[in-house]
Formats: sequence, C-alpha cells, structure tokens
Amino acid sequence: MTWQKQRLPNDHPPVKSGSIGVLLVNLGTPDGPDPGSVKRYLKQFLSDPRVIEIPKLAWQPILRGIILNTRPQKSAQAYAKIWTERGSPLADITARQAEAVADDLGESVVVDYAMRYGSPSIEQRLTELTEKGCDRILIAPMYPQYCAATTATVFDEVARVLGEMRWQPALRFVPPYHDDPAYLDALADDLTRQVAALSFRPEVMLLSFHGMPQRTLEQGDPYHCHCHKTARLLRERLAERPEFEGVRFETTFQSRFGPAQWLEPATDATLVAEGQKGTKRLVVAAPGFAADCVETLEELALEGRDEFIEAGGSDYAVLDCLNVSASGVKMIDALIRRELSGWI
Ligand SMILES: C=CC1=C(C)c2cc3[nH]c(cc4nc(cc5[nH]c(cc1n2)c(C)c5CCC(=O)O)C(CCC(=O)O)=C4C)c(C)c3C=C
Ligand SMILES: [Fe+2]
Ligand SMILES: [Fe+2]
Repeated sequence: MTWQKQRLPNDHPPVKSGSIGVLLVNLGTPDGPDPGSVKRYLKQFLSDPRVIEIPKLAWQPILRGIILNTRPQKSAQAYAKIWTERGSPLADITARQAEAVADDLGESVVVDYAMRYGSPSIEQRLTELTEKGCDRILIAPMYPQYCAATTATVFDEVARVLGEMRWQPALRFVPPYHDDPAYLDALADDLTRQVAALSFRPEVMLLSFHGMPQRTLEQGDPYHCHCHKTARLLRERLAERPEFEGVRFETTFQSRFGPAQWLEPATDATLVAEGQKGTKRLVVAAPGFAADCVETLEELALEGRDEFIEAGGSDYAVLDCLNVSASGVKMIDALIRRELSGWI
C-alpha cells in the first residue's frame, strides 16, 4: 500500500544536509543601465517601507505617478556611465568578494552573494544554499554602519523567505562592523596606499557616507552615530601617517533623495563650499560602501569632480572602496571566520 511504502526508509526522498553556507548581501542594482530595468529595480527598492517611511497609501501614488515616471530616465543615464562589460559594478564586485571568501574558506563552506533588491535575490540564493544541503547559514550584510533602511531590510527578507520553508536552516548574521579594528585597519591601509599613489597631496579629505532622512536619527536609528564613529576612528589612524600630514578631514552625507531634511553636511554642498573658499586639492573616500557603485563612481567621481572644479578647485580624486583589494578581502574573511566560530 502506498501509504506504508512512503514510510519505508529506502523510499525516503533524497535530502542533503550538514553543509555550512555564507551569503554576502548588498543593496541591489538594476539588471541593465536602461530606463525599463532601472524602473523595475526602483519600484522594488522604493516600495520597501524600511526605505521610504511614509504610509503606503500616501507614498504609492507618488512613487507610481511621479517618481517612476521621471527618475528611471535620469538614473539610467548615470548607470550607463559606470556600467562595464561585467555588468553593474556593485553586483560584479560583490560576486568577486564572494569568490575571494570562497577561496579562503575552502570546500567546507558554500559561499555565495545576493542583492536585496533585483537579482540574484535573497530568496533565490537561500533556496539554492538549502538545496545544496546548507543547514547552517551565515548572512553577511555588506553594510559597516547599521541602518534600518539597509541592514534591517536584509533581516526582514531573510525572515520572510525562511517563513515559507518547512526545514529552516540555523541562522547567524554578521553584525555591523563600523568600529571593528579589522575594518578600520583595512580602510586605513587601503586609503594610505591610494593617497600615496596620487599625483597630488590633498589639503582636505572628505569622508562621504550615504545620506538618510534627518528624522531617522531623531527616531533612534544608530546610522548617523555609526558613521561618525567610523570617521573618528579612521581619522585617528590616518592622522598618524605621513601621507596625511596636515590634511583636514570632513564627514559628509551624499545622495539626498526627495524634499525632506537629510543628514548634513551634504557632500555636494561641501564640495562647492570647499572650492569657493579656496581649497585646491581634495580627495574623497566613501567608507560606508563596501563596493563601488553608482553612488561612488558617478555621483562622487563624475558629478563631484564637476562641482569642485567649477567652484574653484584644481585637483580632485575619489578613492576606490575596499572592493576586492587585499586589505578588503582580508577584512571580510576575518569577520566571516569570527562569526563562523563553532561552526567550522
Ligand atoms: C529614500 C531613498 C533612499 C534611502 C533611504 C537610501 C539609503 C541608503 N542607500 C544606501 C546604499 C546605496 N544606495 C544606492 C542607490 C540608490 N539609493 C537610492 C535612494 C535611497 N537610498 C536610490 C534612488 C538609488 C539608485 C540610484 C539613483 O537613482 O540615485 C546604491 C547603489 C546601487 C547601484 O546599483 O550601484 C547603494 C550602494 C545606503 C548605505 C543607505 C542608507 C544608509
Ligand atoms: Fe541609496
Ligand atoms: Fe545618487
């Protein structure tokens, strides 16, 4: 009888278990640098109530009626300027970070990457990891500074996906690492190397972080404090090095979106103000971004240059994010190995 037959051990469906998975997650990016792809991506991203904290009934008509009919064209032009033959820099670099971690961890751990919005999705990658037998999974949100709009949305989506699984894996998350010595040392080493290779000695270094609405700080989001702590600890390390002798550091927030008050000072306004007050040589680092993306490669490197030079500056450079630099990969490895302790 079928019922009895299904209970026989030899007829048990094949299952894989006993493996460990690591999933690097970054924000997300469109599938292509065209308005249609950007519109699909922005619709998903900007519909997340963690990103736009306006009641859905009020926000969706604005999003669908105005934003998605204007922003995709403009953003697609920005994406087209930074797109490479390997696709979106953000997805490509995140994929290469995952490959580097996989090389370090070896066969015992399955390492992959996902994008919170767009593809490859968290749902797809978590499903694949469990199908490969990963019953312990470490999620690594690639955000040094905690923010509800980024870190918490990864948690939300992972929980949603697991909510649909019968056999859920055990889960761990890499905590925010804004004040972790491994991160600060990696940044200090990598930025020193890059500044030493410049053709000019900067007078000013901007540490530019992605902005957030001011009210999120008032509501208790630690993001602003995390950014300032990173900036202070990084400054303390850099100030000791000859490459930064006499350099003035400023912390700014970029990528303002919409009419609300955002964290200040704004990166673009600061670039103009620096140029106008006579700063000639300026360098920008973006320590909050684990990988270069449209915000660093277009907004900072292209728009930012125009803003500074038009305001009177003469030398301008935007330094690379940690990406897959030797110090960057060593740092990600160290964080992941620490959080895997007891599992490997
Ligand atoms: C209200 C809107 C936005 C909030 C809040 C926000 C927070 C936030 N974003 C990042 C990191 C990235 N954002 C990126 C692109 C991007 N961000 C917004 C809007 C908000 N971000 C938009 C509309 C876009 C798309 C580009 C554009 O139209 O300007 C990216 C790059 C993605 C890529 O494909 O390259 C990153 C990374 C953080 C860390 C953050 C809060 C701390
Ligand atoms: Fe953003
Ligand atoms: Fe931007």
